[in-house]
Amino acid sequence: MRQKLVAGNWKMNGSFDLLKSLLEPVSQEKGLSCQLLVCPPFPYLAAAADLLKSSGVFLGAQDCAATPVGAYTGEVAAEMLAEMGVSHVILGHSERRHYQAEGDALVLAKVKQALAAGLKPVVCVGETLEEKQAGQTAEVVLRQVQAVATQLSSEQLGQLIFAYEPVWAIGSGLTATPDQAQEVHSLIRKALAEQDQQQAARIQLLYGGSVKAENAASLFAMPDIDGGLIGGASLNASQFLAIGHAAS
Ligand SMILES: O=C(CO)COP(=O)(O)O
Repeated sequence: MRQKLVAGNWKMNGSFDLLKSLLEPVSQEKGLSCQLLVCPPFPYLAAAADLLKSSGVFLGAQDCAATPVGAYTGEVAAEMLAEMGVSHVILGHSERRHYQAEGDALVLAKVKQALAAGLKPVVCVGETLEEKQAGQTAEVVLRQVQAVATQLSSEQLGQLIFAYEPVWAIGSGLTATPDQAQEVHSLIRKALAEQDQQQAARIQLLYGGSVKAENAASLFAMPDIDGGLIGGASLNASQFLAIGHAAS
């Protein structure tokens, strides 16, 4: 049985004030049966690790380097994140694929670094509006999934989490309907099962894109949707926790 996971991707938002006002109630919440994960920007990770200490809430980063430690100015190695108490790392988010021109090969290299450091990669996949309108959703999503999955051992595969985030639904207020999202999640799980049935049954598949307290329960009720990767609504403690309750 897969546990539900509600993950907050703060993107490039936050401050020490927000960190405190958000993580105090989140770390004290005792009534949730789902896993919680918060992914603030790099500068706040150390303080977040301190605030979340012994709370059971996981801490994630939003990216890591594709290479181990060394002469890579401005990069942050997966090993450094692990040493700070980070357990998860978001990789291949569509904003990085778009603004930083990250392609499948780079995402794979980062996934390998994350795995080597003992981090759980949250690999984001999803089609743009143009691709959706051209009927290419399945092709694009499965290409992005398989570019990573097929290059890993079965044991490594079992460490992954995938997040299906249709690009047209991110920050737009447009959410995929539960049926639309389930259809893509089911395609992803079937593709993973062709590679390794046991691991595919265990891998958490998150949905992301304008998830709010109001639409979360109907999305999370679908058989292959194991929680959400939340952007805007994760910046508000009561909304984030309400989404956690919808998953519990
Ligand atoms: O990109 C997202 C999470 O990674 C989704 O963002 P929103 O929830 O703001 O649409």
